[in-house]
Amino acid sequence: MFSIIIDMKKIGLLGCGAIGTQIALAIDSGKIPAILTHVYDFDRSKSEALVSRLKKRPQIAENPHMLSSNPVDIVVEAASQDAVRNHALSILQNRRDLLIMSVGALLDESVLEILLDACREFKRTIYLPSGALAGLDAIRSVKEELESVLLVTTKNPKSLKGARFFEVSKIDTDSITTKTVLFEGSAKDAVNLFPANINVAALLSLAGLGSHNTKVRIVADPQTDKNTHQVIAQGKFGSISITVENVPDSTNPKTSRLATLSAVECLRAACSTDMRIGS
Ligand SMILES: NC(=O)C1=CN([C@@H]2O[C@H](COP(=O)(O)OP(=O)(O)OC[C@H]3O[C@@H](n4cnc5c(N)ncnc54)[C@H](OP(=O)(O)O)[C@@H]3O)[C@@H](O)[C@H]2O)C=CC1
Ligand SMILES: O=C([O-])CC(=O)C(=O)O
Repeated sequence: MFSIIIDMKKIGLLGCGAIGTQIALAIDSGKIPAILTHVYDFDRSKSEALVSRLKKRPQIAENPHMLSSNPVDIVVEAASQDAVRNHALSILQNRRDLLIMSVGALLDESVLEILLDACREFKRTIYLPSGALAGLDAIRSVKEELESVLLVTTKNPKSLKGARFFEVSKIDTDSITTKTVLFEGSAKDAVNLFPANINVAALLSLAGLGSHNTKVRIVADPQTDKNTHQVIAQGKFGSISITVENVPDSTNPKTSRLATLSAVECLRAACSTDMRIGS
């Protein structure tokens, strides 16, 4: 038993919101075989609220750098694209692995290149969970034969509220009364305009045709209570059509329950020595 605890990976958590909370609870319950040693959030009261729910209490780091300057094995980012831009490199330089949820930040080619170079130099791994999407394994497998990839995302306007898109377009989410196509374009532009809503487009781009050739349509539907993502891909291999109808997280409607469950499963696998399923 003692040696199992010694061997367990130590986790630092950046972001104590919807996803961070569920990851912390999954570690605390033993579902993820790891030890949560440090947490950090902009808002200390969110860190405190999370820590108070845990049986095994981690330390609240004074600043984000303290997460990776402590001897953790994996830092879990469940915060924002800015958090990735500002902290990912130093986490890797401190020789910690990194699980990233705010994948949209990686569509900036210079950010991606620097982080991949750091992975090679410091022999570290960046984990990108499948998030709110299904089928990334298949897209990765057929990458060389892909000819087109389209992501159609449909959410209730409430789940899109606050996106940069609404500052640019002047459309008000409250005025959307019928199903409306808000955006059609590249994954690159989608991630810029909807940074907290469409990280899945970044995942799909990185797995397949890249952010300029992956097409995205974002639909606001006031009648839906789901976050629906449909992937339609074609190529020499045949075609793929996958739809996930996600229940939104109870604390953050922008985020799907599947995104949280996928983060938990990805971290569980990273902390385990067992069978790996899927390509
Ligand atoms: N890959 C995928 O498929 C998915 C990715 N996501 C992304 O995952 C991330 C987490 O999602 P979720 O948990 O739902 O978000 P929440 O908003 O519920 O929680 C994020 C928390 O992190 C805090 N935070 C933001 N930036 C920083 C920072 N630089 N340093 C410290 N704390 C910070 C936020 O504070 P404050 O509220 O003050 O900003 C908030 O408390 C988001 O970027 C989201 O867009 C979400 C769903 C799917
Ligand atoms: O959770 C979702 O449905 C998708 C999401 O927010 C994202 O990709 O950023």
